[in-house]
Amino acid sequence: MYEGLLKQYQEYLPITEKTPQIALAEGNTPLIPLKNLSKELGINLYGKYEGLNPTGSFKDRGMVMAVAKAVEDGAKAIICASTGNTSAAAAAYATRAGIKAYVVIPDGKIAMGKLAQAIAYGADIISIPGNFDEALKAVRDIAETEAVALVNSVNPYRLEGQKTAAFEICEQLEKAPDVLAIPVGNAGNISAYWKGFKEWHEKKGTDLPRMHGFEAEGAAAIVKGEVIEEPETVATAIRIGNPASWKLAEAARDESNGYIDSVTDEEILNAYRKVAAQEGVFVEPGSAASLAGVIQHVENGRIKPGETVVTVFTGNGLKDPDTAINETDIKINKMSDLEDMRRHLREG
Ligand SMILES: Cc1ncc(COP(=O)(O)O)c(/C=C/C(=O)C(=O)O)c1O
Repeated sequence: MYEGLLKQYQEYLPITEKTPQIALAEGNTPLIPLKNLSKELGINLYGKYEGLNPTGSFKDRGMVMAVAKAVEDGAKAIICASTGNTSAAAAAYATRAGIKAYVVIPDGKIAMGKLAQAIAYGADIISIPGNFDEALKAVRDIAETEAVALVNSVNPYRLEGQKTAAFEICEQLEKAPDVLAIPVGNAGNISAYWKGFKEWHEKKGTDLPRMHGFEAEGAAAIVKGEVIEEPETVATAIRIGNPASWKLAEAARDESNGYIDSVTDEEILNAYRKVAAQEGVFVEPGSAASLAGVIQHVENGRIKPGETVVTVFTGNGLKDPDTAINETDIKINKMSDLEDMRRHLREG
């Protein structure tokens, strides 16, 4: 039976005989061939559906490693700032490990599905009037002086856990893709994937993909080369104006001859609707930034016809039901009554 990442990739992770084997069967997520979008875009496109992790986002990969190492080091509590998914994963794995989770979130800018999880898993939660970047500063200050382990992606164990997604993609494709497309918020995930692809290249001889990262236009610090003081985007997961792994992300872009570009909210919502309506895959808006970027890069030639592209869907669409209901043009009760539905069916 598949147990989880600490077991599955033990030899590639910083695991000692003292590391507790915590697990929620995280990882092992599907790589879904996107046949309709592949035809439309003229590429060989797959979606790495990280929304099927136990708490519904890729964060579980890094959190299982970071929490296990925190417990190994004697921590009785962990702390994080979050736009939502980090807090859900931190709370779940803290519970799994029998320790406390403390979470700081930006007031009013968190999708309800994520907040519901952190509450249900039993985290102690504080929301601050500022944005994610201010929340991250606050928890870093606290972790400096208090007996609590910081588990944001500045914690290297997070990137160790998250690199396993690159291993899985190479195993599933039986090669590395030409392009890996990924949303960029705090920039830990693009950095972790690149680390994973390089390790698999050294250990298994696979090629190295180009890394194509995508920020939301209203939060595009790396693209603009400056901190965005007031980041704004419908994709609240990546509403981050001062990425903690900025330099690592630029290294991933440059070493892989890739790109870090931005996508507008309109491009994000278009991709969000397309992948659900055309492929039956429901992702949260922040996750659709990667597909929005693939569409943009096919149009401007940065992705070539026929290339094999993996686009990372970092979170499940169920996390943020409000956007689905308010932003898609599929209105409920489009038909007036059951007779009307019967008529539609007859008319085909
Ligand atoms: C669905 C989803 N997609 C992409 C990202 C960006 O990843 P990074 O570039 O590694 O930050 C996030 C990040 C969320 C948080 O940072 C948090 O939860 O605090 C996310 O939840």
